[in-house]
Amino acid sequence: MTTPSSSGDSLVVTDLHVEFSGFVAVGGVSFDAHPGEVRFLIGPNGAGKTTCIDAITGLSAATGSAKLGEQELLGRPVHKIVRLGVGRTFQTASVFNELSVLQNLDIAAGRHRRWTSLLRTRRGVDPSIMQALEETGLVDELATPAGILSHGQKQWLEIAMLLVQDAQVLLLDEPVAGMSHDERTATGELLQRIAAKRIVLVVEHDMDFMRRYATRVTVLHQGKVLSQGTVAEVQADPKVQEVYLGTAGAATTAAMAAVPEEAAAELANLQEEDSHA
Ligand SMILES: Nc1ncnc2c1ncn2[C@@H]1O[C@H](COP(=O)(O)OP(=O)(O)OP(=O)(O)O)[C@@H](O)[C@H]1O
Repeated sequence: MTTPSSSGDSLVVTDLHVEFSGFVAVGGVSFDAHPGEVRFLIGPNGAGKTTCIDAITGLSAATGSAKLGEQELLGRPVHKIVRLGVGRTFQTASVFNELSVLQNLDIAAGRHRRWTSLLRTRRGVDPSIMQALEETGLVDELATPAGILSHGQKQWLEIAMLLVQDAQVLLLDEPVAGMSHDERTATGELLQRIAAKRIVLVVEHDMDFMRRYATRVTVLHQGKVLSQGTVAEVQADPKVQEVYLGTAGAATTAAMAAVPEEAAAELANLQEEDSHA
């Protein structure tokens, strides 16, 4: 039988290895994530970030180990990993557009319900759903068809769906891609709130967002861990400056750490203009 994890468990990934027809997409990756932290997995395109999440959630066959508390996740079917309390979102929100926010959440919560509670919830909103709606700021959208939610709200609905499933580990693949500045801020604050009692692991390309909300970061490159630590440690790592942040080099990296995104972009432009002069 699969018992859900308890809320204090950590996720410990050790020597994770994924191959696609001989191509090593993830070649011995190790990292851990604890309740209370917003852990980031970053790296250039093709670094293996999504494949790590696919392996942890049972979508890609992998060797090594991914343990939630005492429970080994690798080798289990997807639905059993979900039952252990591991939930994920995808780069494209996978909600039922024609159904309301509440109906989407009802479906997400369905696996917990007996038929008697299903009858009860038709008359009122289940408390766990109300809590998820409040936590994600979607209370006023209860009856809104998911298809007409803003891009940000759809991502929050997906997170709410994981909350009603009582996920203890939330693996979020590029949650702020395409969001407005305000939506990104709201999402960062949401992740900090939900991470208080859970493990939140975020795959992201948005460096400004990562700097603002990461407790710790793992940088992947070509399927391996290039660097890990706090944002400051990772940004100061010459390997990261050289490989991940590209040719603009250390000066730009230091500037990016200290100034807002727009100014950093401007600085990078100036450096490029300089190099063409
Ligand atoms: N199903 C698959 N079959 C073959 N190769 C794959 C498969 N999935 C991923 N890959 C390859 O594995 C490598 C890692 O891909 P992955 O999607 O994990 O990278 P990523 O770091 O998430 O990149 P991005 O930031 O672009 O999403 C890439 O070279 C990709 O082409």
